[in-house]
Amino acid sequence: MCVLELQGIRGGYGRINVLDGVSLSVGEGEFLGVLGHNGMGKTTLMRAIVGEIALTAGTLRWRGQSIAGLPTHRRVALGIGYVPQGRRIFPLLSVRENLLFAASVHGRREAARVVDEVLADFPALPRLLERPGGLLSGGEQQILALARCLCTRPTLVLLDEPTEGIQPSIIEDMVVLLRALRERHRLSIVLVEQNLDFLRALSDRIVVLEKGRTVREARASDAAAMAALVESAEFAG
Ligand SMILES: Nc1ncnc2c1ncn2[C@@H]1O[C@H](COP(=O)(O)OP(=O)(O)OP(=O)(O)O)[C@@H](O)[C@H]1O
Repeated sequence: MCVLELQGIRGGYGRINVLDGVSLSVGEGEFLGVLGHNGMGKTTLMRAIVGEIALTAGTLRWRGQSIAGLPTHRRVALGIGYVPQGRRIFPLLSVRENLLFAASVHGRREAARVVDEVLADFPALPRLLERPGGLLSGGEQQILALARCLCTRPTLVLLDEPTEGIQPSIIEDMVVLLRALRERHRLSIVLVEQNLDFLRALSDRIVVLEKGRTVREARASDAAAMAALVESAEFAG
């Protein structure tokens, strides 16, 4: 069963069209990787799914129902979580306050309990709870952004280039963390990235986005198709 299904979506910024008929689906519990170089529309695709930009054509369905007309907060309430590129941490709020802000979607009483539950999955965070978000390292901010997203209790997580600006050893930790979170919470995940090794380490399936269209696709279980996709991606890069 598909949790998310996009068909022929188009959209962009004013007269600038970026998404040029993107179609893709995400299965229950699936980890979908979206590979694309700079400017191919990866962030725009994420923003269209969460409702930060409006579609000009196509359909967007969540568990079979159209969500194209819903505002972002309603999509979050349905279970769509978003970790944006650049992380968007509130720099002057403490780590705890960043988490409480997201968890407040469950009401003020519940928020503290949800934050405690989420922290159990992130051993790096408890010692940082009172530190302003802006003083964390890039890697710590990325972990915080992921934890903050989980505070809304999503069943689908959209991750936009989490490895950007992060050192290799932390990227390896991120692979381990994402695998564990996926397993523990039975998450569906869409990861958009330029880092092919990171995508391959995590994804059940990879689609390639070029100029606002999905142009190729391969399953991790199909070694020949994946090798062809990698070769074409490396050639293009
Ligand atoms: N707010 C905006 N207004 C106008 N054009 C924009 C805006 N944001 C992005 N664009 C343009 O849309 C196109 C796709 O951008 P997008 O950020 O979706 O690409 P991307 O694949 O995420 O790239 P990157 O890997 O560099 O983040 C680019 O040409 C970009 O310049």
